[in-house]
Amino acid sequence: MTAPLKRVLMRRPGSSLQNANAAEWHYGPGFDGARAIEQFGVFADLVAACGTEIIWIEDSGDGMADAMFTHDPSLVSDKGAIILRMGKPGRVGEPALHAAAYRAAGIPILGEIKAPGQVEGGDCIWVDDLTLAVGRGVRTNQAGIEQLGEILSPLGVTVLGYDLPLGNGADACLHLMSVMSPLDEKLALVYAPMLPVGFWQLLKDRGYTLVEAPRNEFEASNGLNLNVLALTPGEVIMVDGFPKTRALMEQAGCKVTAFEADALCIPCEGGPTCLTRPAWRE
Ligand SMILES: NC(=[NH2+])NCCC[C@H](N)C(=O)O
Repeated sequence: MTAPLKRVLMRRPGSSLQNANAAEWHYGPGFDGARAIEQFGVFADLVAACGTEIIWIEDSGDGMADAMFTHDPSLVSDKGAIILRMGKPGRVGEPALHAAAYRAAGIPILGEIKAPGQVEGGDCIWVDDLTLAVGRGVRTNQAGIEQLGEILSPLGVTVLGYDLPLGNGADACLHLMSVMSPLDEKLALVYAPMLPVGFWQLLKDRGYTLVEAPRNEFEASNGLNLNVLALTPGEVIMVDGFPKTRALMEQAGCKVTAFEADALCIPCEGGPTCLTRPAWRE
């Protein structure tokens, strides 16, 4: 999850976000569609500046405001994409956008999560090439985790499920990736108090070093201080305004770039990792 990012699926927000009803989408008080779109532009430039090819999904005014969070509706394995099935009711139309984008880009589709299964990409973390940790919570259920295991076992991948806490309730977004971001090969930023214990033990067993994000910045950022995207091992993008979290990553050897996202990420509950669906890292 930290190897150089070569190809990524993204959706530039447009009228669907601009016209979103904040209460319906569970967006917080700082939500401002026009400013969010501007901030997204800065973020997309940072990704492109790294030499990453962006496969764009257009916002055609389909009303899918959350579709800019392309991390969630699909997952990509060495043998092709897996089309997921959303746990948030407003997002059920998004996996079809991804399936169409993969077909158009010539990326094979390996499998699909079907009802009653639910899996969101934000709940899936590759701990190594052959181990996928999946958070079981409001967005991802046991049936979905089992289907993912069946799709990935022919590739020699083991899928392990871990229970997530309820956090701020069923309407809020809490994924496994909300409490852990990979920064480098065996280095991760975590919010320790909310990590599933079994997952924490797995990371320790696999030799990970954990950088612990401070509680006050986690709370002040609605958890977005923790949502950090690695463009290449140890080179990461974060949301601006969380100096203690930044300093801890720098002390751990990371090169950190921050962008302003007070209108985009904090109210909409998704950060740099959520805004990208890596399709190829190498
Ligand atoms: N992978 C992520 N953390 N995605 C964040 C998605 C945020 C989006 N508003 C939702 O609630 O679904």
